Amino acid sequence: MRLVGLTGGIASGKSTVSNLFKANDIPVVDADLVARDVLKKGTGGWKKVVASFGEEILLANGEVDRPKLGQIVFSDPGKRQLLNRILAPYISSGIFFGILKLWIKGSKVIVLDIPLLFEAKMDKWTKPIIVVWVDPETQLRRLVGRDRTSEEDARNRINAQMPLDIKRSKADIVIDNSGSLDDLSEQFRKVLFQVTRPLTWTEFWLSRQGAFSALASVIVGVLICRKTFSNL
Ligand SMILES: CC(C)(COP(=O)(O)OP(=O)(O)OC[C@H]1O[C@@H](n2cnc3c(N)ncnc32)[C@H](O)[C@@H]1O)[C@@H](O)C(=O)NCCC(=O)NCCS
Ligand SMILES: Nc1ncnc2c1ncn2[C@@H]1O[C@H](COP(=O)(O)OP(=O)(O)OP(=O)(O)O)[C@@H](O)[C@H]1O
Repeated sequence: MRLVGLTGGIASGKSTVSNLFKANDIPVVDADLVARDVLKKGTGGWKKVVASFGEEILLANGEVDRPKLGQIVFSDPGKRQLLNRILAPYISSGIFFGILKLWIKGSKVIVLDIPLLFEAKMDKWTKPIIVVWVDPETQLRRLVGRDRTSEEDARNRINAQMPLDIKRSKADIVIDNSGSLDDLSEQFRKVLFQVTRPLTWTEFWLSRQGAFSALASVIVGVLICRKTFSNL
């Protein structure tokens, strides 16, 4: 099994690239979706977050008011660290179960779309690591355009993450998404080719097919030994 890391900065285009992978039948585990699930009303994550941040972060229906919590944590590094500390174990387990489900289905290549891949030190589990890079002006413009937020709020969100240039220096593959969607598709074709190359032996043994082959070999080996020794 090959676990491909997909990361980048906020609004650099990770979801856009994720969608291209899905359109090419490569499954994606989306950490932002996992993070949403673990903050749903009544879950363990929700209870801990409400206990730490107070009921004023809730909507009338009891769900977390995400824009409000976002404003609090993206303008206060201490509160952001607190939220990260509370949710990190739930998010990691959610990602793990996402991978497990796909492993059981027999997926050989799985993309992990994790915005905080480096910050959360999950990069050691993924190879290759793709960083979707974008120039700072385009990133700010796209973030403000997509989230209809103020420039100040957008800058706070950008500054809450490891600088994109540092992420780029840690990448195995860089996608420069500063251009058009056509430019992105063109780069993506080459990335898809790299990512879907035949599995290495280690990746094969980690896949469901590899694990079953190993198990079958052990069973056959044991049967042969038993037969050989019973004939002595
Ligand atoms: C603060 C929350 C409620 C704001 O929700 P909102 O719907 O406005 O944003 P959304 O979840 O769609 O995130 C948008 C982007 O913000 C960035 N981001 C999210 N959380 C963080 C964080 N803790 N630190 C830095 N950047 C973050 C990511 O690039 C993400 O793609 C939410 O982002 C959250 O629960 N964050 C903590 C969980 C987390 O770490 N998520 C990232 C998954 S690795
Ligand atoms: N090459 C492009 N040209 C024009 N717009 C783009 C391009 N790539 C992405 N966008 C737009 O930029 C915005 C941000 O892209 P996207 O949502 O994919 O980023 P993201 O990295 O997943 O963000 P987040 O970190 O918030 O999850 C979206 O509105 C998207 O449609």
